[in-house]
Amino acid sequence: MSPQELTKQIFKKKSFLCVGLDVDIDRIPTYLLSEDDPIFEFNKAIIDATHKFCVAYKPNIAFYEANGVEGWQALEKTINYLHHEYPEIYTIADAKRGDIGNTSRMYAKTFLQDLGFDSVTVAPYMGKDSVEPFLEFENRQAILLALTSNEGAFDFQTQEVNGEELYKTVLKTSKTWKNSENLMYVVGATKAEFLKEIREIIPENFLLVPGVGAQGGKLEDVCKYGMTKNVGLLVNSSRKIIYASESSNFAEIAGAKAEVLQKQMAEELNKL
Ligand SMILES: O=C(O)c1cc(=O)[nH]c(=O)n1[C@@H]1O[C@H](COP(=O)(O)O)[C@@H](O)[C@H]1O
Repeated sequence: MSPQELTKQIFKKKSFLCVGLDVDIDRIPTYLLSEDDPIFEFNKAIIDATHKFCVAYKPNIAFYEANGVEGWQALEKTINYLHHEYPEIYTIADAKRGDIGNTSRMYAKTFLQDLGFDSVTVAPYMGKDSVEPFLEFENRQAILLALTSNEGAFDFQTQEVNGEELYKTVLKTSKTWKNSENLMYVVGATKAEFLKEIREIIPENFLLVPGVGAQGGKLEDVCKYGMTKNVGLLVNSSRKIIYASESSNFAEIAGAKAEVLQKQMAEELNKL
């Protein structure tokens, strides 16, 4: 999907919510465990209940890989279900990949071509040749980790190298790479105060902003500093939505949680 189409969906649905499908088999309602594919059944119920309130889903690949072959099958069924039932939804494979070019090409093929995700999260640490293979696909994006939501972000990302914080160097240098128009960036909601300076470097690109809800980031702050006239934001929430309830109506309650965020987002969009 192109960023323009994503923006259209955001205005149509009055939402820039991304629901994170970080599905931990130990946290899903126990009655689902008797199903052939409990992870897929959980995802299907969550997607059916939340799709009206969000524009994107982000399965975190770690949670699928942790279940071996069955996990990969659940992932494949989930992305196929989204493509078939809700083709207007933007999809993110949260895989945080990146390796020498030859290897990155295989990661890019897996997520952007074979599984057909719209985008994949990528670590910038190995530089240009590790990221460019993800940028070669039309209407597909690489979402580069710029300033992450966790405490460890201060270990390297905000450290000064040659008089500039490393995450700023990542932003500026990545703009010089081939097909850089296919880049989006991760900025944690817990670092909202950095967004003003980030927007001075990348005024237009979409930002994936995780960390509202369970990690304590505030939607209002993210919007205040990070929103552009074309919105330019996808705000992710995972645990606060998908594990809102362990009862048999877990999906309905997840839908209600997503709706609360969507309503707040609609208010923010009204300010534009
Ligand atoms: O790339 C990400 O999505 C990501 C980057 C980051 O800086 N912080 C972060 O929490 N994430 C992911 O966003 C999701 C956050 O989940 P919740 O804290 O449960 O909403 C998880 O899948 C994380 O792996």
